[in-house]
Amino acid sequence: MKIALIQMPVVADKKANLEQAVSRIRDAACQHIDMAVLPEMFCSPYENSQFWHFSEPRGGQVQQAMSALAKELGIYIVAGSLPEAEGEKLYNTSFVYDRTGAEIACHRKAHLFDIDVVGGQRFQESETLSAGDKATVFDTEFGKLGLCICFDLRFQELAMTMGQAGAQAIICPAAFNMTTGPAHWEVMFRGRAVDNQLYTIGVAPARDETASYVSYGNSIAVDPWGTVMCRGGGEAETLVATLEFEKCSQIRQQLPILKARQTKLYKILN
Ligand SMILES: NC(=O)CC(=O)C(=O)O
Repeated sequence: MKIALIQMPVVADKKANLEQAVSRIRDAACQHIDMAVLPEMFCSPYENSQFWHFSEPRGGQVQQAMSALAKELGIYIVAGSLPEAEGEKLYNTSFVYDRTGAEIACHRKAHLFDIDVVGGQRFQESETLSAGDKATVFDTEFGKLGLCICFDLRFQELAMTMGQAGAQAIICPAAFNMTTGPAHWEVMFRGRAVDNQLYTIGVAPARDETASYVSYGNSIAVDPWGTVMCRGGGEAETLVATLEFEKCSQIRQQLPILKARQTKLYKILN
């Protein structure tokens, strides 16, 4: 499965962001990709004060455009994430379209990004966003894939749940920052890949030093052995990785840690 990681700039103009995403996906499609993945909040600045303004309801304009593009190009599109409005509530939601343009999955970020690092990044998604309440996997002709959004991937239990449901790759639109990125980005994607013996794919917005929230960028693909297959820098770029899902079963057979788990042991009995 050939997958394009679209690390694109995100500005305070929804139409411009959508055009940017469409044009970059079109360019990537010339490389005969099967799937394109966009970053977290690819059509909205990553700012609590902007999420309502840039939001849309289920079936909104951005979703329609992504569905139409998937159908036109005959590829899967993981439409990063966008602020999804439902009544009084706002979610950070990722929609997935298949080669016919049908929506085949939708994941609402389940772990809200509420952090306050002394001398570093503070962000409180819960000031505007509500949390999703389910883990998400979906089928492709290549196999099952898991889907989560940024902070979600910090939770090994969620990654393990997707792996146990049959996911051979976890797709993760994300946007780490200049505090958490250098410290945790690569180690997190490699850790989840090694622990669950699957591919992990992280796609982030390009870095904009003038933004109130500065994305780390560094979009990344890691194989089930924990090897970094490709990794971007801060600038806008498209990376392409080829996933060979038989590698998951080969590694699971040769190093059978998933089978060897001793679940009854994993609690302290006092
Ligand atoms: N956007 C995020 O959820 C960022 C995140 O998870 C982080 O640790 O940084």
